[in-house]
Amino acid sequence: MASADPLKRVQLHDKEFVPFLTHEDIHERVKQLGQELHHRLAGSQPTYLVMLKGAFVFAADLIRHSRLNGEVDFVRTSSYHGTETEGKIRMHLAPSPELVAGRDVVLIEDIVDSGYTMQAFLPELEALNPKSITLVTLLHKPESQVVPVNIDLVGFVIPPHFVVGYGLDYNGLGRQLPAIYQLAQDF
Ligand SMILES: O=P(O)(O)OC[C@H]1O[C@H](OP(=O)(O)OP(=O)(O)O)[C@H](O)[C@@H]1O
Ligand SMILES: Nc1nc2[nH]cnc2c(=O)[nH]1
Repeated sequence: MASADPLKRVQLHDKEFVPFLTHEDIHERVKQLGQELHHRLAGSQPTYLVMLKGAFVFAADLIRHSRLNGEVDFVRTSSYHGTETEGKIRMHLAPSPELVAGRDVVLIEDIVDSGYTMQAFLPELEALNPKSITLVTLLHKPESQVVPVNIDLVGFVIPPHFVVGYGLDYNGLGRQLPAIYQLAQDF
């Protein structure tokens, strides 16, 4: 895996980020994930369920590389903050039940970090009776994970540092960056 040019740091709000995964690294891996999805779901017309906002860039590339004739739907959640409410999510945009019931669902996430989002969302998705769920995440931070999550496909296993770019933000900024960057103060 090539590392990004260490000279090209980016500033977002008050924080500086250093290159971590190049656009080429990401492109190559997303292509592989798309091919793997094609192989696993050959003959199916899946529903691609995209977790907003962070997964929208990854999903656009993954869906095209998977070359499956499926439909697309979007979900938006946010987590409650505070120790007593951790693990609960607020549903801002729920999946369309008719696009889940009896369908092969490809759930597309940008990152599994603590695991709380998926731990809370997966039972809600299962309650809509999909035929199957394939959870694909571009990034996974196993060292930060607090609760177990069954992930089917992972793009990159990464260390426990905050990352931005390729859809992921820091306080709203950085989603447009083609590469992925890590918080500089962690180094
Ligand atoms: O495993 P966890 O610790 O729960 O973290 C993962 C979640 O965090 C991010 O969403 P975020 O709440 O930042 O919203 P966004 O996608 O709209 O930026 C990401 O898109 C995941 O959904
Ligand atoms: N942008 C961003 N969002 C996250 N949500 C959970 N972990 C992360 C992370 O490392 N970066």
